[in-house]
Amino acid sequence: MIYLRNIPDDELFSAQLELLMQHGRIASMMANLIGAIAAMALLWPYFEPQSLLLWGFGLMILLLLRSLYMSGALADRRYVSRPKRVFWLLILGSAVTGLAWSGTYIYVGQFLPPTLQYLLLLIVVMISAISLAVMVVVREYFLVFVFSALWPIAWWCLAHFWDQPHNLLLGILLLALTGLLVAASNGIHDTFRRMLSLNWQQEAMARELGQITNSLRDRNLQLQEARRQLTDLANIDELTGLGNRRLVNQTLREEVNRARRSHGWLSVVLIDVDFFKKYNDTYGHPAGDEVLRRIGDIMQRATARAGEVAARYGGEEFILVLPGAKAADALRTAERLKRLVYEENIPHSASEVSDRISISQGVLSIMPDEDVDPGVLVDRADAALYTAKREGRDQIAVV
Ligand SMILES: Nc1nc2c(ncn2[C@@H]2O[C@H](COP(=O)(O)OP(=O)(O)OP(=O)(O)O)[C@@H](O)[C@H]2O)c(=O)[nH]1
Repeated sequence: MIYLRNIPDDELFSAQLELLMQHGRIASMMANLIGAIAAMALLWPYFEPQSLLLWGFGLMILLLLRSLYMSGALADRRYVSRPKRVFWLLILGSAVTGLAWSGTYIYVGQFLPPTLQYLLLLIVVMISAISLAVMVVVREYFLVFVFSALWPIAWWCLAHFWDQPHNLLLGILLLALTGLLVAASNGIHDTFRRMLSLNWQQEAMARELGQITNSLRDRNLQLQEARRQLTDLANIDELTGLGNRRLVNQTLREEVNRARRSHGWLSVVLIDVDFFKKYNDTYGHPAGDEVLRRIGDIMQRATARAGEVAARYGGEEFILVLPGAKAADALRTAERLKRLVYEENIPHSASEVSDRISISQGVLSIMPDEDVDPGVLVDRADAALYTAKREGRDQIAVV
């Protein structure tokens, strides 16, 4: 049953980290990089090139380390196996980067004319604003950056309000901007969480639908198998394991049609155990069953060719359907069967024709040129069988 569930907290947390690293990695690196290049261009006339290059190099190493760590954590899915550790390391990276920017501003600000100071501050503010879009999926990550980059500058400006005429205003503006960014981050962060949650629900539903489809397919296969087994059972005689009358009728219908189309021969041999009632009376019904089973085995051995069907027609009567067999072929098969039954040597002291179980057979061979009902074929074979019985049993009669 499909039902809506909420994403578990730990899965949501891992999904947030994954999203942050997947999308925030390149964006935040690029924002910081561009900021660093712009800052270096601004500061170039006021500082030694070596010091500036060293600063830029240091910042780049820091960004590279962060990016490499994120790639590694994404590759081995550390955000799932150890999300807390990944979280704290990301926070640390964010704090160090933020502090690098605020430290830079506070240190170099005193050597710059006010206009350039404002430009440098603008760079830091821009990086913070860009970060809002990409980092806020993990709110703490964003907040740590904002508070480590903008707050120290704001408080420094307030603390040094007498140094420059605009420091007081800058400090207040920065505090207000920080507040604004924090407020904006709440809404965006919640949207991200909802989006992740919805995504998770969709995936869960798709998974469940897939499972239901699979189980329906399995059920269907089981039903088909059950239907096949039922059909088999409906066509099989329980006692002997041979086909039953139903199968014979079906086979005869098909074979008559085939023989008509190909102008071929079709033979039917009807077999009856001699004095079987007496056998039952003498040896008991279970022994009679055993005889029928053994004759069933013999019939299976006697019908080795493809398309030939041996079946129990009912009671102690058996039938052979021999497609393509002319009268002579069918007679040969009947004689073989007779010999096999004789060789089986099942004692039958009450038989009037032999000291063992014997069979009478009626053979019918036709080349059908019109649709013949299976019942008619069997009746004609039965007539031949009756002849065999009448003429003394343990023999074969052909029509
Ligand atoms: N043990 C056993 N006997 C069965 C089964 N089906 C039918 N019979 C018996 O087979 C006997 C058939 O007897 P009849 O039709 O009189 O024929 P018969 O005794 O073989 O005599 P002829 O056919 O004239 O040689 C009956 O006694 C049935 O009870 C079966 O599944 N098991």
